[in-house]
Amino acid sequence: MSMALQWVVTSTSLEVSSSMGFLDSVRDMRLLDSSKFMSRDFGSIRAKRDKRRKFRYCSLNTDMKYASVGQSGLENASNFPLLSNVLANPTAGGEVAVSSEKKVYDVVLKQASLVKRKLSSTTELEMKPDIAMPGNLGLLTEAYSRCGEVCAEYAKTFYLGTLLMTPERRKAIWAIYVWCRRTDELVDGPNASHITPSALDRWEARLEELFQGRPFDMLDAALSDTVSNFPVDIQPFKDMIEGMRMDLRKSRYKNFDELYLYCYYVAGTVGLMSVPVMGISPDSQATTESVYNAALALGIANQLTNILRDVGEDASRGRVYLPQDELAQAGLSDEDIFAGKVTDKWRNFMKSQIKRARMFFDEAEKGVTELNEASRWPVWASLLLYRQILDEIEANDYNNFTKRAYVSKAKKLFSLPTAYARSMVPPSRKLSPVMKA
Ligand SMILES: CC(C)=CCC/C(C)=C/CC/C(C)=C/CC/C(C)=C/[C@@H]1[C@@H](COP(=O)(O)OP(=O)(O)O)[C@]1(C)CC/C=C(\C)CC/C=C(\C)CCC=C(C)C
Repeated sequence: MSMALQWVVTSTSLEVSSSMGFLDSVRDMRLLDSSKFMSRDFGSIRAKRDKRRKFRYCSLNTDMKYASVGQSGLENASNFPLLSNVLANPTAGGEVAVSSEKKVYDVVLKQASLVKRKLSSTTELEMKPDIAMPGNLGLLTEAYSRCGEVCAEYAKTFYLGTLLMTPERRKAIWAIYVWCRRTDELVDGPNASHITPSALDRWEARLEELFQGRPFDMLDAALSDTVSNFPVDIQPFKDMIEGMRMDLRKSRYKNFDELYLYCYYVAGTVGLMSVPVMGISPDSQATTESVYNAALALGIANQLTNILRDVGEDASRGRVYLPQDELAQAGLSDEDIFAGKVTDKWRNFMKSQIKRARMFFDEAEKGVTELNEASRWPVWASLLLYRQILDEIEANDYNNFTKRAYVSKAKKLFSLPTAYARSMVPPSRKLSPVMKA
């Protein structure tokens, strides 16, 4: 059983004697031997925090009538454009249901105000964590290089892109990647059937420990160091675990609002974790909110694409990650999905789902240019590659039941220079409605 899994399934304390790697599926287990890096190897970390995050809200409904893409509602919280969700989700008692987008937006606002408070506090001691003390440096270097190896193993193109980043940023992104991969592996990996909600609670407790400077193993130690060096907040990490809990208890999504929340939890969070490390260009005139909004949108776009690509595969596990109300409106039901027949009704339904995913990609594209120059290429590359999966679903005549849409090696290769060319475009100095002086 994998290290992370064994820990969350059986552990009641941090004392685990195992020296196994964390992912069974990784070919070279030595790569993931975390035993040398148990928490006892480190003193506590006094994390320095210098958060400056603000977010901008954007709503993307398939019903374009209510779409508010490109609005900058976050500058004024009272302008929050809830109309579509109020219409979509009136509660039985006539009260207004709080939409998922509003919930996500609230997380974002809370973080933004936290950042502001931190920035205005000049008395805070900025201590380098003990984890980076001379005795630990070798282990830390090894921890990061293992994270890099895992990343190279699982996400080659992305890994190559990170090589363009500064060494500090690159290592930090690797550490975040590995934590996300391990978290996902808990519910999606070969041992997923052993995972219970309380196992996820233990994984979350372990997350809290590492944010306090008490990493459990060497891979956690890399992330522990990262969060002490970059203004990365714990909330998106906790929210990703929440997404995994949701996956355990839920296999249907009533409407897009529910699906949006799921997508935020499992993928939008990745955008929020990554931007503080990737950095915003010093030349950018965009609001921090708008950049975070784009990052959120990229995560959602990726997850929606992933869902549309994997309809057949998910159905074979009894899962339908599609809004039930929209299926019904299209004259479809779960039975049609399990039957796996491509009909005109299905094609039309898929067209609207693909359109929505593309809107999220469009929203994301607005923000990539605002990132630090060295971070743009990997983001463009991953965006272009993932976006093309939607084209492939179309090319398969919407048969995502028995055909897996994939981007050919040739197309992937062709996208890389395109991504590079786009990453050379500097942030616009001209003010647009989504930017402020
Ligand atoms: C440059 C870049 C892509 C950075 C992100 C690095 C990072 C920390 C990635 C973690 C990915 C991960 C392991 C997430 C766990 C949950 C999960 C599996 C989500 C799905 C990803 C695809 O997974 P998978 O490898 O299983 O896919 P395949 O089946 O092999 O196709 C998701 C669909 C979503 C992942 C979400 C992102 C990559 C969001 C990226 C957003 C940013 C980096 C923000 C960019 C900033 C702006 C301003 C646009």
